[in-house]
Amino acid sequence: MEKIIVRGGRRLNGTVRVEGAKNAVLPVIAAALLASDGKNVICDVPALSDVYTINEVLRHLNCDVAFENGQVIIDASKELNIEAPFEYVRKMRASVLVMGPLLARKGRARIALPGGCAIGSRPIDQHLKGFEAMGAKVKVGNGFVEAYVDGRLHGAKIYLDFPSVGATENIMSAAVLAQGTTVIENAAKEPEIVDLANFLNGMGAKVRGAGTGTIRIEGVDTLYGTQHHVIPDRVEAGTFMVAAAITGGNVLIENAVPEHLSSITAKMEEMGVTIIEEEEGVRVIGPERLKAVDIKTMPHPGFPTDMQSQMMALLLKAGGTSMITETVFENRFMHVEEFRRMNADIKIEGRAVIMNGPCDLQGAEVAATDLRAAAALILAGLAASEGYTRVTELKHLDRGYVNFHGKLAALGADIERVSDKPQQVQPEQQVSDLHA
Ligand SMILES: CC(=O)N[C@H]1[C@@H](OP(=O)(O)OP(=O)(O)OC[C@H]2O[C@@H](n3ccc(=O)[nH]c3=O)[C@H](O)[C@@H]2O)O[C@H](CO)[C@@H](O)[C@@H]1O
Ligand SMILES: C=C(OP(=O)(O)O)C(=O)O
Repeated sequence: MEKIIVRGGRRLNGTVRVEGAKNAVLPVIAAALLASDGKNVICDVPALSDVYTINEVLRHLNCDVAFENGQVIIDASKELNIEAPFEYVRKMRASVLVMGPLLARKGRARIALPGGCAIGSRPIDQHLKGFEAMGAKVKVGNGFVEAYVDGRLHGAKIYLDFPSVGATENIMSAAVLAQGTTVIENAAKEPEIVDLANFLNGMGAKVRGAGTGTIRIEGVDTLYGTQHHVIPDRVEAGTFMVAAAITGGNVLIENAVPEHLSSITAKMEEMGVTIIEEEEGVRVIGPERLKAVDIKTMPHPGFPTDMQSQMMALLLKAGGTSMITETVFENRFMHVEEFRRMNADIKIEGRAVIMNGPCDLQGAEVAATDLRAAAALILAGLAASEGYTRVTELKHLDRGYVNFHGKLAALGADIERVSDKPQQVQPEQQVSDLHA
């Protein structure tokens, strides 16, 4: 078994560079299925296990995919298969994002039902509602969801009940090859939606309004391969912002985009953290004493749920009572029990968590329950006053962070990753081998 062992007490100092965003690259790679002519070259791709998984899904669908030096090159010009089996969807729910592109290009898609995960039930009804509005028939049975259309999808007006990121991406990626114009209302506004729209437009699509609540897509007949640079990962950036703040350190987070981080910056400033925009990125300087604040997770531009557990680690060190309310996912508090093992004064009340700080965090054996929980437990370990924190279930961490322990060690953290079974492999292989 692999674990990360961390001992607290060191202030972090120096510079760390964030990678391309996981949540941007996954829909972009899925949408590369739309190019029937030419190759797509996706740049600034992080070596994450989720990227290896989506690449495998595309290979299974009969694309040629190469991943080298941070570039994924995809040739989707051959006849495509239409089925994404459970072995991929089980590993990564974002596999469902191939459904829109397949339906648009092949008129048919069959995807294993994603089911729930550690953070909630996560249905895909809004994705399917969008496909149906565009003329698709949808059938669910035997653990699969199948959608098919006679001829071509047609444009439609689609109102999302909730601004779902995945539904907005899947519907956008279906609508680009539909006949006529599609309008998505109450669309998600996350920066990753804008990145996907830019990629689709690079392939020859006509998408307008991404980043606002109304997205208009005029269908075209064919899409072509293009080159695309993935946006920097705002959640990885936010995670290192917390690492700097929780240790009272001074860290420059290179490549971070300040406009993508406004809600995180605002809350951290309220807590007494100094945040300075510099040319290369964002500098974070932790104070001697952190102040308690309340946080509510919301769709963008609200506070991101993907930073909820990391901010919880930070609030455990703040003086006073803080509350975090989770409104995006129904059950994203599995890490609370693990924090309690580290001597946190913390309790769950319905959809909120209440903390009384500053807590004297102590090292303990803890298990990651999802990828952000993994990062949060390591962050708490950096701030523990005594003992070693040993974090297991690192398969979650590897979905979303490249060399997290190495980057923290370079900033001065006392941290190492150990394995019962030493492996003689390159870093990129190491991630994929974990999921072989
Ligand atoms: C790969 C990726 O980009 N993942 C991100 C994406 O996930 P994902 O795209 O799955 O998140 P959504 O925005 O779709 O989900 C938000 C909420 O809407 C619900 N819902 C969603 C779709 C649907 O058809 N019906 C429905 O009820 C979900 O159960 C959840 O409670 O956005 C989330 C919200 O910012 C982030 O936490 C994830 O990191
Ligand atoms: C929940 C997350 O990702 P996913 O939707 O891929 O599970 C995340 O990135 O925090």
